[in-house]
Amino acid sequence: MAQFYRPGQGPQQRKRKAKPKPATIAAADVVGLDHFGRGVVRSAQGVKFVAGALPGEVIDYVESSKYEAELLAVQQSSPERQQPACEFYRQCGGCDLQHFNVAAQQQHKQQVVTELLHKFAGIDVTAQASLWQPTLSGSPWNYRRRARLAAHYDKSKRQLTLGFRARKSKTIVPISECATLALALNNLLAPLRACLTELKLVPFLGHVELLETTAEPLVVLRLTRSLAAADRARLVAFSEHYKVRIAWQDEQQVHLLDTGPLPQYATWQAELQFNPGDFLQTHRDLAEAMVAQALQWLEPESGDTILELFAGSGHFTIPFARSGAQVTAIEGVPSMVRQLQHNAHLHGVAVTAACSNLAQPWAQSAAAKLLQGPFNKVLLDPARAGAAQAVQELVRMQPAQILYISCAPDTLARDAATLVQGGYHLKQAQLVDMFPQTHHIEVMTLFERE
Ligand SMILES: C[S@@+](CC[C@H](N)C(=O)[O-])C[C@H]1O[C@@H](n2cnc3c(N)ncnc32)[C@H](O)[C@@H]1O
Repeated sequence: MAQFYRPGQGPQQRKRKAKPKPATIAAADVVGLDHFGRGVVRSAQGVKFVAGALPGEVIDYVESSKYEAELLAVQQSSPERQQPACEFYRQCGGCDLQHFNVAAQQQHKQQVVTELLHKFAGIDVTAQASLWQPTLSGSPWNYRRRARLAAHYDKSKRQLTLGFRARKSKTIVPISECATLALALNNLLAPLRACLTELKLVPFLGHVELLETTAEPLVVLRLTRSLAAADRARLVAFSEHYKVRIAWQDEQQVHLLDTGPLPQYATWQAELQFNPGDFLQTHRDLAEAMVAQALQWLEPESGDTILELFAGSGHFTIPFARSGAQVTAIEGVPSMVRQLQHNAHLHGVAVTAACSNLAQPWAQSAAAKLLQGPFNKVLLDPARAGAAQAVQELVRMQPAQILYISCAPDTLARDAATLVQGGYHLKQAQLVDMFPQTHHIEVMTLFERE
């Protein structure tokens, strides 16, 4: 008789072991906060990181992986705990520290940088009382001047979901209000979703970017098809009614629907043009304040030769060049280098700008000659990956001062170790509260040659 295979019935098939139930732990002490803003618990099973828990609290949790656990209940809460302001906070992956008051968030972030600099670079920040400057802070709410919303269209329900990704998931949490988004952008969320739902091209909408500029807000739609006439008319009517500008972006480029000039952002005592898609500092109050602080620390003047690395479209470059210093700016994205040069032209300042991948050895770079200097001051503002190669090159070059602006304290600490070994010491540090309500950290550090 013919035999048919049925899974699990073969003679050699081993019986699957039942998965052990995740352990639930009651009344555990939270002993710290890690640099992702998760509470740290030590138990017989080892260290566990628990999102939502705060130091000093007593909690119940259930293990979710080898190192992580889910918070079940707070039995004894921290005096620093506060009610999250946003109704989407529990699901949305945008913020992760709304339950911690802002002063405590800042204190924690400064502590994280202090510990990492000590552990990886041997810098004892606490030994010099005046080293930390008071935190540069702005509004803790409605501060974000850019946001990327994920979009998904359900054809059967004819429903557009517009929102942020959930924590550790691709699921989109529909958002009708965001407590950290600039008000002008927040007010657009509901009407924009209604307008986009009506578009013929809505199934081809990838994501939506909202940007606050010095004039009207800008909405950028990522589309996988070209914009049709009927949709264009709908969007034009929306832009006129809500006083916003609209652009759409395909694989190649961004197309503004109107024929006006490029949008602008504010830097210190200047407004600069940018292409939608270019990097913009997140906090609407702090972008300019950070440039003012950099000017105060490096005191650029005529006679200075300044090297700026990771320069973007000129946020620091133009104010520095306006001081009379000779500035050489390097950036890795060609369109941003062109925009920086154009911004320098619009402001009547001479800047030498070049495109180069700063992660490569500089001798191999197309900008090798420019990078030879000499430079007496350096400002660098890398992405989260840090600037391992660049700091090695700087140590060889020995400029008198290096201002390193970082959005990732772990790579800053790694690079600070190279600077210390290369004969530099940390002169000043300042936390910039660029991302309130989240664990993300921005910090300015000034190094000087011994
Ligand atoms: C944190 S942003 C700072 C931009 C600018 N300083 C500002 O304030 O607007 C980092 C910049 O580094 C550039 N970048 C990232 N990796 C790079 C690399 N390997 N080489 C050169 N530039 C890079 C990015 O394109 C981005 O413009």
